[in-house]
Amino acid sequence: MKLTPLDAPGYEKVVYAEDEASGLKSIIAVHSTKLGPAAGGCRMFAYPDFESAKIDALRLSKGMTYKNAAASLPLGGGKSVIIADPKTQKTPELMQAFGRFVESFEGMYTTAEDVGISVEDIEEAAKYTSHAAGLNKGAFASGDPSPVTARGVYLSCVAAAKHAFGHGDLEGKIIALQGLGHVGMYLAEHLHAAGAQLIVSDINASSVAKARQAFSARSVAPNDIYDVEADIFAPCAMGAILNADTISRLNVKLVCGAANNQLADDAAGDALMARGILYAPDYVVNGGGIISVSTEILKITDEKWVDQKLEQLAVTTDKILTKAKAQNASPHKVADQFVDEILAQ
Ligand SMILES: NC(=O)C1=CN([C@@H]2O[C@H](COP(=O)(O)OP(=O)(O)OC[C@H]3O[C@@H](n4cnc5c(N)ncnc54)[C@H](O)[C@@H]3O)[C@@H](O)[C@H]2O)C=CC1
Ligand SMILES: O=C(O)CCC(=O)C(=O)O
Repeated sequence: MKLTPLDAPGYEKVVYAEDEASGLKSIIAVHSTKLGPAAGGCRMFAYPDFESAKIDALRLSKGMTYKNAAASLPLGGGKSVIIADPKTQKTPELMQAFGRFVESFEGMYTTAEDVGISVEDIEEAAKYTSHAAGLNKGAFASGDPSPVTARGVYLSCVAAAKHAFGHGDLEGKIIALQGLGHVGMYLAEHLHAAGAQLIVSDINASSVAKARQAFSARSVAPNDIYDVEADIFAPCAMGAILNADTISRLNVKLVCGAANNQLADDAAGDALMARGILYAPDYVVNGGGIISVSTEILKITDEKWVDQKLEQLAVTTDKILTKAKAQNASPHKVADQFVDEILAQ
């Protein structure tokens, strides 16, 4: 395997790996180990080129520093990407090679699931590294983090709804949900159980059919989800979907979802505020996944720990939105400030 260090100012270690035998092309980005060894999932995606994969790895890695700090976890921020189509290019050999790549970081980075990567894939990688979490087997195995992520997003959505609507009751609220994958489908279940009406979109027709049947959801074409009239928009697919174009089309009062890096840039957070749309910062509300895998990394035995941490996410969401209102500031900036203060200590 050929390992090439990449130049990335502000990051502790970024390496590109290429393994001819398995076809692995992967980047591991460790943004910060200030609060502890870095942890964050692995994304497999058919990136159009190397540069877009590198940008994604860097953005996701920094996001994990902020997410882990916001959730008060003794973990730093890291993330990895594999440049490949998960539907056609994933093999056990490729995941094993990825495991060897993770092991080369000697514990500085622990991997887990993200888009395009399942528990089974991580178990394949774990044959070659002891720094993989979100496994189904083992003394502290935490399994698929997605249901926990969804629960945290749901609790935070209730907290954020109090700010947007004056109460946290989601009964009758219309929620536009983008992405019915591992997290989105579980979130749909929570929202439906709370009495919300769902409008869903996904590029995968069978997921849409499932949500229509299970949750009496209405569905729209992927690009139309930004135009529907709803109370809440819940992005649960890919990042950078909140930009000048999509924000101008949104017809909601609150954005709260699981997707990482929802804001295309800083200006997007301000644009949401200017339109009177409350933004529940992504890395605060979607901390449930890392909380779940942390039980494995940190060897947590207290059964109440995850529930308490998830409740704390909702409290943090509430605190940030309260402060943002008091300061007339964008919630994403208040959240960044909150984490920057933790990192500075
Ligand atoms: N799995 C987890 O525990 C966590 C996931 N996240 C983030 O949440 C998001 C979703 O993650 P997962 O559910 O694990 O991924 P996933 O890959 O299982 O689901 C993503 C879904 O989005 C759909 N999708 C892709 N492009 C779309 C588009 N343009 N319009 C509508 N749907 C589209 C896909 O078909 C798929 O159903 C990602 O941004 C991920 O980074 C964040 C924290 C933890
Ligand atoms: O959910 C996971 O598998 C670990 C955390 C992570 O990668 C994330 O929150 O994006």
